[in-house]
Amino acid sequence: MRYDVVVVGSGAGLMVLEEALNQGLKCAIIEKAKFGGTCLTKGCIPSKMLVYPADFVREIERSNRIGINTCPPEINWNFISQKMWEQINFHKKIESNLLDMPNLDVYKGTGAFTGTDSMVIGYDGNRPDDIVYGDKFIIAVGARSSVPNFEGLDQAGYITSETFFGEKFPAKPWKSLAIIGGGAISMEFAHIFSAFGTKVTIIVRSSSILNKEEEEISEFVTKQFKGNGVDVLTNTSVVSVSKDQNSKYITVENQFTKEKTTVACEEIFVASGVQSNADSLSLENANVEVDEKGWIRTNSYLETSQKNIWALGDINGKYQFRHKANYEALILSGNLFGKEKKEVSYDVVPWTIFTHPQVAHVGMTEKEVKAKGIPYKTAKNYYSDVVGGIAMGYRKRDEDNGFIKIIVGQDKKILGFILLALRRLFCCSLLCI
Ligand SMILES: Cc1cc2nc3c(=O)[nH]c(=O)nc-3n(C[C@H](O)[C@H](O)[C@H](O)COP(=O)(O)OP(=O)(O)OC[C@H]3O[C@@H](n4cnc5c(N)ncnc54)[C@H](O)[C@@H]3O)c2cc1C
Ligand SMILES: NC(=O)c1ccc[n+]([C@@H]2O[C@H](COP(=O)([O-])OP(=O)(O)OC[C@H]3O[C@@H](n4cnc5c(N)ncnc54)[C@H](O)[C@@H]3O)[C@@H](O)[C@H]2O)c1
Repeated sequence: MRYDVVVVGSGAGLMVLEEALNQGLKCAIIEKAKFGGTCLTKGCIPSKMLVYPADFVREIERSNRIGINTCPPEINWNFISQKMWEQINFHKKIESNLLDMPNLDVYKGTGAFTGTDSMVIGYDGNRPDDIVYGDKFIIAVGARSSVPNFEGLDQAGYITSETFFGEKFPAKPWKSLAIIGGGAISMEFAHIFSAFGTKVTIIVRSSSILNKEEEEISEFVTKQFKGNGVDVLTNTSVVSVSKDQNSKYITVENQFTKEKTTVACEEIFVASGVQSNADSLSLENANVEVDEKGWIRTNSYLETSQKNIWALGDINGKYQFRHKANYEALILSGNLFGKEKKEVSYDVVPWTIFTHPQVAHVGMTEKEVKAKGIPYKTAKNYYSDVVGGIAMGYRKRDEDNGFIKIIVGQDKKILGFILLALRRLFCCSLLCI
């Protein structure tokens, strides 16, 4: 079958598909897993269904500061997880809607190029392969967890975000959890499970957690974690992993002292970064270039090295957030089906890490501004300086007195903006700076 447009991957790729269908074009969508992609089925959305109750636990715990005495909250894990699965199950509705669309063929298998305009779709041997031909291919196949090859890890067993939102979803919060990695996933799951009563240990190779943020942000979040009983082991490498009938054990080594210790836990969560899904695509058959890490090279028009193939979202390795993927999908839809061609710009990609407290960021950090030799000034306002914060019981001396920080250049241009706040304070901080 020949199509005008073939979209591979049903996350942000669906946005380009929708626009192609609006143009009356004959389209195909190829998806090997649940429709809706990572964000809906094993990423942003289900994790936030757990983050919100965790935030609530932390807010309840500090309610005495505003004159409300409460009992320790009780977690109804079945209720919380049921609500989460309801959201994940929205993928079924997406799939059935796609199946009903005129001008669209839906392929539930893994796509791999056989030429610059052809793709084979494999179904894991469950049925014969299909071949599709396309004038335009849109690649939006995303990324998956990258699991380091630690001695004994496979035998001991572990979870990743994919298996957590899948076959290894726990029947109740674990008693103890070791998380390997100190990035976004680690921070969010450490917050979720520590709030739900799990003893959490974070193991990270680098000198700090959240190492893409300002040092003071990492220090602040580390202090909050420690205050909530989370162990944060920085500069720490995993040596080996083992298991007996009671526990899993991670032997770790401090990179400076070379001291080895063992972390015992009920479960291990590997959150040490992601790798490209491009390896499933046989890109060599389509002359599509990847970089040294396997991400598809795209230019500012999201064009690949092959003129009829475009790529967007996590697969191009740039700012791996859903809103960035959506932004690229909008630009690409305009370029392919609209009147004028636009370039993408990554100058001001914002992000938020939904840990406790939440960390929001746009632009450069102070360290980056300094390194570039740009003259700048900073301005900072604490929760305890704004009425919203005072109403929430923050005082100057409080360890969790978060802040908003702006880095401004000589021409009064904002170079960087960082917000460290409870959800509720995001808006009032913005109003009061
Ligand atoms: C736990 C977690 C929490 C997150 N939270 C946030 C958040 O709060 N905010 C945020 O902005 N981002 C968040 N992200 C990141 C966000 O999920 C991704 O940036 C986003 O989903 C990328 O979208 P995409 O369309 O590029 O890829 P995806 O959504 O990953 O879609 C790619 C699709 O392609 C399919 N596929 C892969 N290979 C093939 C093939 N060969 N053939 C057919 N189909 C294929 C996959 O099955 C997948 O469905 C989170 C990620 C995780 C893991
Ligand atoms: N709120 C959000 O926007 C959000 C939330 C979750 C995930 N995400 C996205 O999901 C993707 C994956 O998140 P992630 O947290 O896995 O990746 P990440 O790249 O953010 O963090 C990886 C962490 O693992 C550490 N690490 C790497 N190898 C290690 C090792 N061998 N031992 C110990 N530590 C090691 C790194 O130092 C880093 O701290 C990211 O691209 C992120 O943008 C976004």
